Amino acid sequence: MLPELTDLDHFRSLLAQAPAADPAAQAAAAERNGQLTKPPGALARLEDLAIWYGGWRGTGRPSIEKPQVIIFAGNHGVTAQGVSAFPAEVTAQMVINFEHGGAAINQLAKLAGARMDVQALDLDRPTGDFTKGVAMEDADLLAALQAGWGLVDPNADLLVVGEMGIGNTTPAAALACVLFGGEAADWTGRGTGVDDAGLANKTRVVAEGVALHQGAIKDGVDALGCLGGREIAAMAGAIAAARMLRIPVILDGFICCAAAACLAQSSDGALDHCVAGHQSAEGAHPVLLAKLGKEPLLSLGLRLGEGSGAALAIQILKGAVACHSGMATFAEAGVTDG
Ligand SMILES: Cc1cc2ncn([C@H]3O[C@H](COP(=O)(O)O)[C@@H](O)[C@H]3O)c2cc1C
Ligand SMILES: O=C(O)c1cccnc1
Repeated sequence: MLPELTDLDHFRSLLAQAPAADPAAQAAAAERNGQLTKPPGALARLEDLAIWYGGWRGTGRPSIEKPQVIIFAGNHGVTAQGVSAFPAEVTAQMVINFEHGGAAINQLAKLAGARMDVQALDLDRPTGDFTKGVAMEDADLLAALQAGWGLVDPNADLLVVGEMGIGNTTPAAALACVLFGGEAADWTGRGTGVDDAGLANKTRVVAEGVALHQGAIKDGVDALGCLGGREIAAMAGAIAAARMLRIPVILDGFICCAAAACLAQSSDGALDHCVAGHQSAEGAHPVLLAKLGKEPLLSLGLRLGEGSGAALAIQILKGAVACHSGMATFAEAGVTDG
């Protein structure tokens, strides 16, 4: 069991001591990979994925039995500035849809054999509008981090975190901008589909938020409080918890990657237990993935969020691990090695 987070510095210090993958297990997985009945390298990235996965799970012959998908929902004060093509009440309506099994993520999680949890975070209390003040005070941020931190099943062997929060591509863009620099326009995209005037307005909002807060932001945790959102912080908390538990994570789209980026700032290798599930259609997602040093597994032009692209990618990882652990070696099969 993981300890409860007592304060933000406690979270920071846990991140700084996060465990690494098991090098012996990784070496054993690499050795096994070299003996399987295929030309060397023929399964390409699937081979790398299986070796990476085995290293984190501490075994040279892993399996994926218990994937977990967690969807966090939050509302954003910044929606008052007209940054989304949809009204804020859709967040709560979609939570009910998730609970009834009617959303895209329900279908994809089920197909991947994943348990799915939905956690709505104070939907009737939107975060502060970050163009006017902080999105979350420390206590609020801590509660959101803890919500994610505490929801990861210690027995899960793979984690996908997804989000629902009308307006949340705006805080995601602001986080990326403050963490990686550049102009607001470089990071601001169309989200649910704002028109050109909407995009210009959204870019202004991101620029104002970054200008107001950047002087107060020393690290990713500060950034989450000033510019983030509850579901974004909860995703960061869950990704961090997975690291402590050596549970590999598949990252989803732009918003999920912005949450992860807040952890990446805390220490080198903080996202070594994560792979990028897909590249979304949000304009800045490829740049964000490049900043995180992650190559997406899929690129289908999705622009949904909800963990949908990552949930789909569970099946790629399952394929990698199934081949790695299920295939015969040359010796076992009596196949002549080259
Ligand atoms: C019906 C519906 C379902 C969704 N599921 C995810 N999102 C996605 O769209 C939102 C982000 O886009 P923006 O920043 O433009 O509001 C988030 O809720 C995200 O999860 C949805 C959006 C809608 C409308
Ligand atoms: O990249 C994403 O995950 C995304 C893009 C648009 C809207 N919602 C999510």
